Amino acid sequence: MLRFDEVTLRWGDGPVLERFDLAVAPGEVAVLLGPSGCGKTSLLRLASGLVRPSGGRVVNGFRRTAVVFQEPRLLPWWSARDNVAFALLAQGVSRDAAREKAGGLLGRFGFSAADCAKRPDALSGGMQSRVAVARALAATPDLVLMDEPFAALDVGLRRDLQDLVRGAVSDTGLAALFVTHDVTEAVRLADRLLVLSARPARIVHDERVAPVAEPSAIHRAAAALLDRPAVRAALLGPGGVVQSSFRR
Ligand SMILES: Nc1ncnc2c1ncn2[C@@H]1O[C@H](COP(=O)(O)OP(=O)(O)OP(=O)(O)O)[C@@H](O)[C@H]1O
Repeated sequence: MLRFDEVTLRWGDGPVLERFDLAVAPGEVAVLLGPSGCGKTSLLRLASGLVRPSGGRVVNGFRRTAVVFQEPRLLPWWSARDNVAFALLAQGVSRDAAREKAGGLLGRFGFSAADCAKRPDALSGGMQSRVAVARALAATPDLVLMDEPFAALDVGLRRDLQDLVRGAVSDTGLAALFVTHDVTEAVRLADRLLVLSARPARIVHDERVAPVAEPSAIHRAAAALLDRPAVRAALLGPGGVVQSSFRR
């Protein structure tokens, strides 16, 4: 369980969070939507321990937490395989075993042996994002924190990567806290949809849902979410940004 108990976070210019409560259970994919600047990234940074709260407490009871950022952040002088193997070496896995497991994981993500040997600058943006997700999953986390990891990708690639994440969740029972601006991405991935208000962030909508895969159902679920007055006000109010990657 990941818990925020009455968490307050202040920067120099005032509170981002004020007595904020949230719990994410094992196996749950909680997707955070909210207007730009409301504190979504700050929540992930608190969850990962990169930032300490000004008040209250963050309790992360998961065994192992991995983070995927918007930019893949790969080591440029290492191959795709070695970037993924790095996560395993850090756990004490031997070099040969780490490289073998990394190659197997990348293979499941559609990489050929030749692709595995390429350095990041020889990979497309979508392939780099796959490596970043594979690196996070290689460490066999039970919680993954994802900060708009697919925002820079086109619709088709984004959909492939969303499928990879959903597949990993059903294969491993992984929990995720996933930040996105894209309502269709949210309904495609979420077991639980959380919508935040503008800063200081409050939860204005918290709904358990079944992830939706079929395109017209995604469209309907996204429209139904945006039809709720509290969600509309939060996401379409001043400063709110809503994207939709839905295409038939
Ligand atoms: N290190 C920092 N120092 C000072 N202020 C910060 C810092 N990090 C974030 N902030 C401020 O905290 C607020 C929340 O930022 P955060 O990045 O968490 O928002 P967000 O919801 O992720 O935004 P976006 O959707 O645009 O990525 C913003 O007003 C931002 O300027």
